[in-house]
Amino acid sequence: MKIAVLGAGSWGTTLAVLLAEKGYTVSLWAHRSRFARELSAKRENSRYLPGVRFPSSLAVESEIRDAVCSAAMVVVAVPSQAVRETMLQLTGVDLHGKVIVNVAKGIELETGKRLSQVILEALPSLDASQVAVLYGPSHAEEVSRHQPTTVVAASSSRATALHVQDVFLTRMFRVYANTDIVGVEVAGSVKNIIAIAAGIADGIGYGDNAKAAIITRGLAEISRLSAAMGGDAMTVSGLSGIGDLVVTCLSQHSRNRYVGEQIGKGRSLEEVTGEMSMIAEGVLTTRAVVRLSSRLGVEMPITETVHAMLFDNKPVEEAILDLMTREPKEE
Ligand SMILES: NC(=O)C1=CN([C@@H]2O[C@H](COP(=O)(O)OP(=O)(O)OC[C@H]3O[C@@H](n4cnc5c(N)ncnc54)[C@H](OP(=O)(O)O)[C@@H]3O)[C@@H](O)[C@H]2O)C=CC1
Ligand SMILES: O=C(CO)COP(=O)(O)O
Repeated sequence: MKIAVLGAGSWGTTLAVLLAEKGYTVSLWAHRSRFARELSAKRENSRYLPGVRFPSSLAVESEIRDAVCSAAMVVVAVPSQAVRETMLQLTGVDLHGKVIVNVAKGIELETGKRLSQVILEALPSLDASQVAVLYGPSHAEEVSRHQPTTVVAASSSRATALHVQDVFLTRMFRVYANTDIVGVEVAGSVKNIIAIAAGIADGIGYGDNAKAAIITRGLAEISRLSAAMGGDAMTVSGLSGIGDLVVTCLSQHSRNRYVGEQIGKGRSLEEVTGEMSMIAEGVLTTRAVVRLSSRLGVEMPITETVHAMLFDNKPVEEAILDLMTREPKEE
């Protein structure tokens, strides 16, 4: 079976290598042809995943349609705000029988939509049963070094979720299946906002109590939004919920936590993101989710506080004091 992986950043490259090592024929598409040539020549992605060699069954493509045409599965690993434009490049390609697996985590800024909705909208010939996501606590730096990792394959079709589980499963990459694609996508996207909050607490120098509070009350926000969008209440206690929330709030690898940490140290968002080569999805997802939650009438105080610090230049200590001194609540 041939699999196309769209997006040659750290996660796309990691999954392409994992699938190639498992014996599939893999086409890894990089959107810049010069970079594609560099990857092909070096047989390594020294910019995004240094030290990981490409197996011989992995080929690098600069033409997206060549990568996808004979593939039975298409893994979408571009930044979330680029998912629609990437899918539109496949207009006219015969997608019959192909399964699309999105691994990008985010909410589309312009529409407030989940990425599986964006994919189905951009490619109307697809049926929902052809679309899945693969989410969960999985930093590329660890997966690519064969460290134990657990993730969840979710699709509204149980057969598709099980198929994706089977394709990705390895001895060190354990994949669970789930049919609640809504809950999985909401949790896996919003956790990046909460990780920015956790990073801010690190940057200021707050301790473990603050971190536990952010994770726990962050999970409450994720649960409320997920319920309002039709997600199953159980999903937040799974890998895409508490699992990914914990890893992203605690990990030294997390780009979202890092952005927060720098903001907590008093740097500006522009300065921090301007010097990063990798994507921190939580920044634009904060904007998208503040709009979405206000439209749906869902209370998300941590998310709103992150938004005020990132985009309204609200001083960090003042924002946290306002968050802590809100009206007392029942748990
Ligand atoms: N890294 C990880 O551990 C994990 C990441 N994810 C998710 O996977 C997604 C991708 O992240 P990741 O690989 O880490 O990101 P990186 O920042 O490592 O790389 C992003 C990649 O996307 C490419 N890119 C940027 N814009 C476009 C575009 N318009 N069309 C096509 N490609 C584009 C970049 O190419 P260039 O720089 O040449 O422009 C680069 O290759 C994100 O949503 C992330 O949240 C999920 C789980 C784990
Ligand atoms: O989603 C991730 C781990 O599961 C990656 O998180 P960061 O983008 O914050 O590094």
